[in-house]
Amino acid sequence: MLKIGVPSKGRLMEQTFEWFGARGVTMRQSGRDREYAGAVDGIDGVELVLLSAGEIPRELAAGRIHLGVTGSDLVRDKLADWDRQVAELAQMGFGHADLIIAVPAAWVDCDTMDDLDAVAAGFRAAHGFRLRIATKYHRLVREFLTEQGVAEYQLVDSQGATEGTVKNQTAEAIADITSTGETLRANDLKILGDSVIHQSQATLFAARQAGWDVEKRATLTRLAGMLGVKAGAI
Ligand SMILES: Nc1ncnc2c1ncn2[C@@H]1O[C@H](COP(=O)(O)OP(=O)(O)OP(=O)(O)O)[C@@H](O)[C@H]1O
Ligand SMILES: O=P(O)(O)OC[C@H]1O[C@H](OP(=O)(O)OP(=O)(O)O)[C@H](O)[C@@H]1O
Repeated sequence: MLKIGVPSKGRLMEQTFEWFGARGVTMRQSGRDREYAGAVDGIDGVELVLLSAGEIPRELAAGRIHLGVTGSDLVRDKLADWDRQVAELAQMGFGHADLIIAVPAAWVDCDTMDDLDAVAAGFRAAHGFRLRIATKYHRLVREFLTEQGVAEYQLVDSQGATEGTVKNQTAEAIADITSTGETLRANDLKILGDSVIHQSQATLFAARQAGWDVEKRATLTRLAGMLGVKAGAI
């Protein structure tokens, strides 16, 4: 069976089901609402695996699923050299969110990455520790700050409610995803103008090292035909 991993809850799951359904591939939870087993109708040889969106990159890299739907941000952050491990088959047009850096709105002279660099450079001398940036996107944020030449900072791990860390005084700045901007505004934070690290959306990925035997390749070709995507990269 060709295994496809999709998010197990929320809007990402619903919109994924809709996207496949519109292309003749019907996905559904096979048991009760809370049961993480699924079924696929409309094509033979495909098995649905419902997983946490955050775990799908690792399952793809390990070859335990052949295809997977998750945010492009999560694949880039969780996998080193992500494009050697997975191939992007389709950008699905939902789940849009930008990974950005935000600082307190009260920092009136800090609006750009250069400004942040200047604040960070003086911060340690004034406070005795490096400026703290809270995030769960460690790889992407580190890479971006290195590219931008910002060195005087430390990352603080935050796996949720990241915007609250500034008010709670566990960080001075945050790097997180935003879509409407409401959470940032509610927490008196502003986006640095040139700090868009990644523009994410839900994406269909294929695992490069997942035991693609003749049978699974044939299933992939049929599925790709229904979905209107190119699977030649696999
Ligand atoms: N407010 C949002 N608007 C649009 N997309 C979002 C939003 N929040 C998160 N996403 C996207 O949804 C995906 C899943 O995010 P996240 O890992 O936070 O989900 P979750 O539901 O907490 O999943 P998990 O089961 O792993 O806890 C990410 O790719 C992210 O970019
Ligand atoms: O710009 P907005 O529309 O306000 O959306 C942004 C929020 O959505 C995400 O949180 P999520 O609800 O996934 O919870 P989390 O705190 O667990 O990440 C993200 O981490 C932001 O907090």
